[in-house]
Amino acid sequence: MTTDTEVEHNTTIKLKARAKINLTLDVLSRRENGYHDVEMLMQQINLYDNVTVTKNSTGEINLTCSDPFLPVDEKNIAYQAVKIMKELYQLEEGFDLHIDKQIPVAAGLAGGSTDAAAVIMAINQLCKLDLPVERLQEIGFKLGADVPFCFLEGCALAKGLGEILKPIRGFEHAWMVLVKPSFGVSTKDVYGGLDLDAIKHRPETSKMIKALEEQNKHVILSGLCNVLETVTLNLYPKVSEIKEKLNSYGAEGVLMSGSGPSVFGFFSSYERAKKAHKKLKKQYPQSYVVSTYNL
Ligand SMILES: C[C@](O)(CO)[C@H](O)COP(=O)(O)OP(=O)(O)OC[C@H]1O[C@@H](n2ccc(N)nc2=O)[C@H](O)[C@@H]1O
Ligand SMILES: Nc1ncnc2c1ncn2[C@@H]1O[C@H](COP(=O)(O)OP(=O)(O)OP(=O)(O)O)[C@@H](O)[C@H]1O
Repeated sequence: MTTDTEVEHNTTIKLKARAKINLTLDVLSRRENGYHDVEMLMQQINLYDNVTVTKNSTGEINLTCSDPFLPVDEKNIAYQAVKIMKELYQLEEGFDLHIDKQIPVAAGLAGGSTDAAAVIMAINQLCKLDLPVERLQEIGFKLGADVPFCFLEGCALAKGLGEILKPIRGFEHAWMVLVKPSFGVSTKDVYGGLDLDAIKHRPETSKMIKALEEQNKHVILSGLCNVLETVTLNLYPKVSEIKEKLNSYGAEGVLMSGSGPSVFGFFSSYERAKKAHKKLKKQYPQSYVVSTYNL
């Protein structure tokens, strides 16, 4: 995210808060508190919210958002990010935030998480706190499991609850059509609906990391795997329908992202993705042609 920072008069910072997809997602065990140990490959994509953070002297937190359906109070994770920074570092200044929302909501794309990471990063810079990225990730983790990844750029292996991160080589210059159906899903319900003993097909994470290292497209595309798919596909048959459509329009690898319901399909070229997008967009207005993002 750092390379996209735009600073104005030391009081305003504009950031591109990128979405992610999961190239693999494995769930290893359930903890007593209901959370799950995961092993997943997370990949940033060129779909982002524009987040603007301006320091004010009133001490207040003011949030505006282009999406009228999103809360602009404490229910918004970006608002929570400011609050936590103010409390932790006894900040007297306030912050005006604006989120130009481009990432679909409740989509499995870490839309809220990436906004929160952007805000924490902006405050670190505006208030000259000089905190290392590891500390920012630790703070972000208090807000959600996907937040620590959002401070990175590109691709990473995520373990633990998603907070133990190792940057790896990503899937480079890959074009996809990303489709978000009209409904959203609850991440909690999807994890809650997973029967760990019934998982039949798991990702081969090490094999995938090697394939990414070598940019072996064939192995990458055939290695896409998300164990949460079974739960979401069962709850929402529409997601399977989208997967089938993407396949029939020529996608070379299709997978649901995170807990869903967004689905992405990789295409061999921008032109081919565009062609499939033209057809899909008629039925699913929240469809996008995007590429993977790597440094
Ligand atoms: C599905 C993924 O998006 C994959 O990247 C993440 O694992 C979820 O990340 P997230 O939405 O940031 O998750 P949080 O906001 O921390 O948690 C939402 C809910 O997901 C479940 N959850 C989340 C992360 C995790 N490792 N195990 C879980 O069981 C919990 O029930 C929790 O109540
Ligand atoms: N800044 C925000 N952007 C999007 N959603 C937000 C935001 N703040 C709060 N929310 C709420 O959080 C819920 C989850 O939205 P979000 O878009 O973050 O889900 P997601 O993409 O599935 O996230 P993840 O992939 O991390 O599970 C929504 O119901 C929404 O109302």
